[in-house]
Amino acid sequence: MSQMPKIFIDGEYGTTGLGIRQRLDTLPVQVCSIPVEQRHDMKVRLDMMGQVDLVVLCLPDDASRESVAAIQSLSGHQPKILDASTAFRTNPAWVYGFAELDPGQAEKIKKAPLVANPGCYSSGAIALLHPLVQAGIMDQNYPVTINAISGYSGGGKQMIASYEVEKNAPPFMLYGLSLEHKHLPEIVYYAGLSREPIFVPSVGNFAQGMIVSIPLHLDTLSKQASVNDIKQCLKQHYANAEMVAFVDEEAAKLSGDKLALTDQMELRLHTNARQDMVVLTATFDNLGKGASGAAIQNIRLMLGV
Ligand SMILES: NC(=O)C1=CN([C@@H]2O[C@H](COP(=O)(O)OP(=O)(O)OC[C@H]3O[C@@H](n4cnc5c(N)ncnc54)[C@H](OP(=O)(O)O)[C@@H]3O)[C@@H](O)[C@H]2O)C=CC1
Ligand SMILES: CC(=O)N[C@@H](CCC(=O)OP(=O)(O)O)C(=O)O
Repeated sequence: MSQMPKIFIDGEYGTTGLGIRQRLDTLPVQVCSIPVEQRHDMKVRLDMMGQVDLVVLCLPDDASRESVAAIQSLSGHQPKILDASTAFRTNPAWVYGFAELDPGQAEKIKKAPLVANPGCYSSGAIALLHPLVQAGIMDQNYPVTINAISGYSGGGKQMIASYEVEKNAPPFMLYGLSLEHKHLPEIVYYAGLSREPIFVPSVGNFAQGMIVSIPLHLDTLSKQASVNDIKQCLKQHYANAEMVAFVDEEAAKLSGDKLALTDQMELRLHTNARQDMVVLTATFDNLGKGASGAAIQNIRLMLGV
């Protein structure tokens, strides 16, 4: 009989679920599946959830909450849960699944029964902001602005269909213009900010990839930090990270799909000749380090594989 840990992906047939399913092929785990036509049947799903070591939820927020409540009502064995939705990311009972946040974060993920996988934009924003706030280079109440572009797979099956099947989506679109995007609470919380950033996401006519960028005037930062101080801070924070790297070369151009189909995230600093302003960028795949790639990193930690 197999001793491999068992996983069930609730939402296996969606965009994030499929990405996780494909990546699991290379890991020593047993994936337990249900037929696609039963994907909405809670009785069938719950029966499977009671038999596995880890349930990965790749569902809309409300469906995730429903699955978590159902799992927690199981009287016997309780599987660990990794949730890909926004539902639990700032809930104190859940550990935030961004292993590079701090030196102890991976260990917390290893031990946690409940882990929330970060949002795609949030991963890039937190990767850039958290080390600067922690080092005191950026005040907690700094008026941060975040601009970002995502490939259309970030909008799941529905948005993919509007670009690839219906072909009625715009080539480029700003959205979230009510300035209340669902990722803001986790960005504020895990970046360590006390003031909500202005966040303007956008989507373009390419399937996968993402750039999150943050402009800063250096004379508005605390401690009169220099370009080199910011570089050193980010370089040191990610010196031993497996999936996040500070790349110490300035790029005059950066393509949205640069790291598509990878699970890596690259952080860069771009400055002018006077070195009095910078734009920080995080480049990655919204479905890689922004979703399924990060989920695999968390699954490996949670199951010790
Ligand atoms: N796409 C991305 O880049 C990222 C997505 N996420 C998050 O991951 C989660 C999944 O997103 P994504 O994969 O993009 O979405 P998709 O729409 O591509 O897939 C969602 C899947 O969940 C199923 N589903 C929906 N409602 C229920 C329900 N009530 N019960 C059971 N199954 C249900 C859908 O079934 P059906 O086929 O019937 O619609 C579909 O298979 C979301 O919370 C999303 O915000 C996180 C990071 C990045
Ligand atoms: C292009 C696009 O629509 N992107 C999605 C974010 C995808 C994502 O990260 O969703 P989670 O918060 O569930 O992780 C959006 O802005 O709502």
